[in-house]
Amino acid sequence: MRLVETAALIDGHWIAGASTFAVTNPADGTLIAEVADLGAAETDLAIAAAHRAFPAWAARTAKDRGAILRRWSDLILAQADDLARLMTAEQGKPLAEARGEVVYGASFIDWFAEEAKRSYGHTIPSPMPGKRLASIKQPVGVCAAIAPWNFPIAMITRKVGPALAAGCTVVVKPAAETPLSALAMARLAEAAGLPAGVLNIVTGLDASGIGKVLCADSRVRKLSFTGSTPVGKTLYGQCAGTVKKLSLELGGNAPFIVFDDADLEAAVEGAIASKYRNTGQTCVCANRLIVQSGIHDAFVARLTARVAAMTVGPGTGEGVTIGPLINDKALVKVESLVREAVAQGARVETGGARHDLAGLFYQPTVLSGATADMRLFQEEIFGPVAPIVKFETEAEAIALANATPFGLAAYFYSRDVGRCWRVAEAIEAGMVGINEGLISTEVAPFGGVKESGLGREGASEGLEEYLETKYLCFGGVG
Ligand SMILES: NC(=O)C1=CN([C@@H]2O[C@H](COP(=O)(O)OP(=O)(O)OC[C@H]3O[C@@H](n4cnc5c(N)ncnc54)[C@H](OP(=O)(O)O)[C@@H]3O)[C@@H](O)[C@H]2O)C=CC1
Ligand SMILES: O=C(O)CCCC(=O)O
Repeated sequence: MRLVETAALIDGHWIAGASTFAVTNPADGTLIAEVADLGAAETDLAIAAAHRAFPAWAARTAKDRGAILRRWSDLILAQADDLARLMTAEQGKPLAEARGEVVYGASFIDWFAEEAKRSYGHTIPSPMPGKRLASIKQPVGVCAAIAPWNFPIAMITRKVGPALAAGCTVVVKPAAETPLSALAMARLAEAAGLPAGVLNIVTGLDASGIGKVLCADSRVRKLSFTGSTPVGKTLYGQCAGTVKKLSLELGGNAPFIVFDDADLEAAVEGAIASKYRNTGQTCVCANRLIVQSGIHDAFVARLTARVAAMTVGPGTGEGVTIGPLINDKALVKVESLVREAVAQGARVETGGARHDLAGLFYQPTVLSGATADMRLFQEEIFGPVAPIVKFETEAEAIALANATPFGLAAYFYSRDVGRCWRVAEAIEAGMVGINEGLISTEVAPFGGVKESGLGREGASEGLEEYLETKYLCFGGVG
């Protein structure tokens, strides 16, 4: 099946558009494809299509919708190698990680196809004679999904899987850097038998214009966004006019605490997994390594040795674990954060500069002697850089961890069970990895507190986001 699709999908029609934009390979800057550059007018058409398709899709049984979704998931898995190659070409991540994401992405479709069958309401004992009370669950309606480039498949299926399973129809706006994975997924959805208009993909460079239409249109009843905190705040404001339901999965600033009583090898392993996955470009990446003084030097030495041995290169390269950053802006940001930190006294243990390879490659880096006033301690780095700060007491570690407006993921390593409970409860984050650096799975609720966002994705909570609860009061029952 042809997977490289460059037209957008609206109401079952593939729309080439009057103009196109270039999608390039971040590993070498080469042109991969020219993709349809659509805008506000086509977004309006996509909303209209989703609105027309909604009643019939919502009326189907969850089992029926689930059967189509499972066919979609099967097709994705059958094409996993080709999808992974396409993803690596446009996003840059190592091929093994891209393949892992395809499987992870499919898992949301599969899981919600099952879970929607359990959209239970309640019967409620009535406090008044003659009445019977109940609640039922119904799909919220047309949903909009705005997705980022760092997980070009999974961040779409984590929204579209539960939405479609619940009976909603969707308009997706993928990131401009990675539309090809989204369009390939739409091809497979079509092949799985998803009716026209149920899933629409609007590609385009005018993110702000497309976003404004999605937010202002009262037919769109929910918006789900994953991306930067400033854009999330803008969308939050723009949705006020139509009082939409909102899911916002925004930036993080994850602390990764290593206590003296941690298993050193496990902590280093967890830090590598959490920090350097996707070349440090995930919102749940460890952003600040906070290490107790007794284990500090051994941890720094062990982590540095492991990071210095990482292989940097194009994601298709043999043994590559660190690919390019997504674009020049990202590279410049990482460079300036490290430069500033070093000027303020941080020590480069390994890396600390662009890689010799031409293009968007940054050396995997470990910095010791970081302090809480450094910018890279306060902002999401989104690159392969691990700043380490030393601490003395548990209270100090918790205070450092919570000294941020963000609260997405947090991690800590300790073998004291009492401390594990205390710290897990005290940390202000939506997700906590305890002696574990990889926490994401379709069966668990993913999301943040504070300025990291609203709502949860994955798990039964993730389905609930696409359902309304309707209360039914039966009078005159006798
Ligand atoms: N939480 C997370 O997982 C992510 C966090 N980030 C953080 O954000 C930083 C910047 O990344 P960036 O790619 O610029 O993130 P953005 O928030 O700009 O992009 C995410 C998505 O939002 C779209 N978008 C951008 N502006 C608007 C708007 N005004 N209205 C509607 N949609 C909009 C983008 O479209 P388009 O691509 O066309 O601009 C893309 O689809 C990263 O360095 C990282 O710190 C980034 C990505 C994911
Ligand atoms: O960066 C993100 O937005 C999501 C991280 C991917 C995951 O772990 O699910």
